[in-house]
Amino acid sequence: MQSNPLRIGTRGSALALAQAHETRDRLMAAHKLPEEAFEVVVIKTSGDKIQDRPLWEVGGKGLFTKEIEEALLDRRIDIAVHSSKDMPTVLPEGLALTAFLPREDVRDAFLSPKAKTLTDLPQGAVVGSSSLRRQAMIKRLRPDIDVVMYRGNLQTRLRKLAEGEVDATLLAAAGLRRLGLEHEITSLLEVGEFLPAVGQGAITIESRVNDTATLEELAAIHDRETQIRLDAERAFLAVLDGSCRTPIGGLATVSGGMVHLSGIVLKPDGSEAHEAADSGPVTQAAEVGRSVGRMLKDRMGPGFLADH
Ligand SMILES: NCc1[nH]cc(CCC(=O)O)c1CC(=O)O
Repeated sequence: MQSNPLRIGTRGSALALAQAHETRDRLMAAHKLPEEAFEVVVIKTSGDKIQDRPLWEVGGKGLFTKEIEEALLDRRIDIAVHSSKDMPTVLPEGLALTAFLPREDVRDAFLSPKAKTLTDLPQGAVVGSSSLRRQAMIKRLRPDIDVVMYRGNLQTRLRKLAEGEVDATLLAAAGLRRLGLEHEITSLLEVGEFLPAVGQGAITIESRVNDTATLEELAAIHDRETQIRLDAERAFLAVLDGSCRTPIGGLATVSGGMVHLSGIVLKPDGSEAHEAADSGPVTQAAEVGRSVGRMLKDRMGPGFLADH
């Protein structure tokens, strides 16, 4: 059997811990194991030390995974729990995303004490967000809005909003739900006009590809439909991924044995956007993703990514 206890690696943020605990609870239920069969190991990552600059400026997604992946490869932990959204498209040799939990709400949430929706915000309102995608999508819908840098943990962001430092902010509905902060949501942005980030709302588990005992244990909590959607979305992202400085949105859905993917790339100021979509059988999910990625690459033309 498995190394006992099963060591679950996670970052120390409130959201990361909630996700690690959800994973542990699902494993406990699926295998009828007591809490003592698991150990949650908190790992500090380079990304956790950076509070004042947007992620894309300091080196992107890998910053939150490097130390955790080292712990996996050194066998100090057996599995790592992550937000799929934060995972780079290329993982270290020997590691893979070996399970996905059933996906939560994929939508972005609008939070504001001043307006019910993005559209209702007054002319020239200030919205806090450090996500390039959200910034570009907001500017596309509302060029008059001033989007300002906004990092820090969730509690800090909610406090800044309450204190009036910004008029509104956007956060993933899934993260707020997992933290029991759903009541903070003013309204939800529908995916038709505001495509989420690739992987948004999906918890994934990374582990060693040759650790069969762990893979067997994970199979009991794995959600196949989420995997198909993420296969399509991540293959799409991999085609476009040249830089984490490009605002990209993408969402796959599954129905009747088919996977459908919609994708968008935007200029950071929202002045230009290209959209594409494709479908195919669920067995071809990654190919559907690549197809949409290639379509967008063609539509963007060579200058699109280079001139900002
Ligand atoms: N980049 C931070 C991050 N990574 C995952 C989530 C939310 C949870 C999820 O999307 O699964 C968040 C916060 C946010 O975007 O509001």
